[in-house]
Amino acid sequence: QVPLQHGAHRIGKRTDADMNRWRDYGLGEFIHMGLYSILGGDYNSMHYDGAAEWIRSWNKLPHEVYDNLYKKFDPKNFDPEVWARMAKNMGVRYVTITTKHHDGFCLWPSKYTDFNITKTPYKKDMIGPLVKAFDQAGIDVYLYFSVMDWHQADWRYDLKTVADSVAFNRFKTFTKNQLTELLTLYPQTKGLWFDGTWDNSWKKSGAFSDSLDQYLKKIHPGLIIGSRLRADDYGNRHFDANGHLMGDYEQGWERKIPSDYTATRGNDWDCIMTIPQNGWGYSKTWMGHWKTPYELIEMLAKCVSLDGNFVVNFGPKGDGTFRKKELQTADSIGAWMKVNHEAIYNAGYLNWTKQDWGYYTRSRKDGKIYMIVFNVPINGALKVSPAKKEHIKKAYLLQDNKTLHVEALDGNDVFIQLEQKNQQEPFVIVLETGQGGQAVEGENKHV
Ligand SMILES: C[C@@H]1N[C@@H](C(=O)NCc2ccccc2)[C@H](O)[C@@H]1O
Repeated sequence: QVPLQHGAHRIGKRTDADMNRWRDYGLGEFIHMGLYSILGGDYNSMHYDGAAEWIRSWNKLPHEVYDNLYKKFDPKNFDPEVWARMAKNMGVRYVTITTKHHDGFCLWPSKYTDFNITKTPYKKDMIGPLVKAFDQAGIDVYLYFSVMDWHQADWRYDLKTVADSVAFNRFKTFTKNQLTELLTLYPQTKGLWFDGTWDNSWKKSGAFSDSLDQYLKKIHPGLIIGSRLRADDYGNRHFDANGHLMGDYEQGWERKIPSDYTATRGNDWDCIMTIPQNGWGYSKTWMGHWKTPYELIEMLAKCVSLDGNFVVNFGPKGDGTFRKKELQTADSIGAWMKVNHEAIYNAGYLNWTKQDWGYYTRSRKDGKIYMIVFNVPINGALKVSPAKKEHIKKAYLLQDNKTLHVEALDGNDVFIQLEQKNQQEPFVIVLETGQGGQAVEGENKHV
């Protein structure tokens, strides 16, 4: 064990009510809105093929052109109720909204920089109305905040000179002031989603990141902060020099999902995912593959089966509306969730052997076991190998309570026989288990 001042202060999961609520969300939504939403990935009829919210870093776009976009920022068709209703219909239980991305533009009336929404034609605060609308819809709100801030003269990528450190100390104070302002203005906020903390300047600020984390939790008890905020005494991020997670959940799964339970190291975690291959802010032309609702539902099932949450990102247009494809995606996921949410909400990992047909989840409320089926084998027989001493008593379809035939195999293995294979959608089978004797008789008992 390496002695650390600014490593993990807690080993293992947070188990308070706020974190238990976070753990049970299952499905979330991310929203990226900012000046980049105006350009939609294009400039001077050229398309930037990087992530649309990074267009300011494109050498074809002068910084001063980008930084003057605030003069055009006017989401005329923005309606927070519409955003909240869309999220509700999709079945998300938490939403993370960008307050300030790497470009430094603030969607709230910050008194620490003029580079904020009050200086735009739109003038009004967007964060307040969004927090209120989502809160009223019963959706928990988290605020995305980028530490890296390209607009601030005191931002530094690295600390090479004394002058760098003097400037960066001013920047740290600015950062702490803005975060205090956000938690004071929007007390309903359940957590902060930090980004832009991978540069050396921040890696060398482990002590500050530790004190900032503690300060924010002191002024806002219960606040949830992931592992992307802190660095330890040696600049390690997410996991300290002793391999312990620094943060309330692992926040490294950006556009990727753990391969298996071992890869989660038994921590809380969530995966944030773009619908296009990459790109979080609105992009007029989505390059490459556009994930279907089916693919997103499979990712959701996989995340929940590995004790994580799955968060789908949406990038509204500069006028404050969502593109049709995103609305349709939210709708399709919502329709599936309406029927199958029992297998997603308050559910998590089950230590049974993973089978090819899909994913198990187990309810943290009543221990009920769910099979989320994506791949039906040609013979329609779904193999289930329960853990030792667990026996399948009954199997039925969640959507219509139809009991399915269960055939006993060796030990406590069974086949669950599907009649017909005309499922077009992923579906859920509920398993009732018990200890002791096999409830279901094998057809061909071999004596
Ligand atoms: C949530 C996303 N994070 C921002 C980003 O810069 N990601 C690039 C990145 C991804 C993983 C490690 C370091 C940097 C993207 O612009 C989105 O805001």
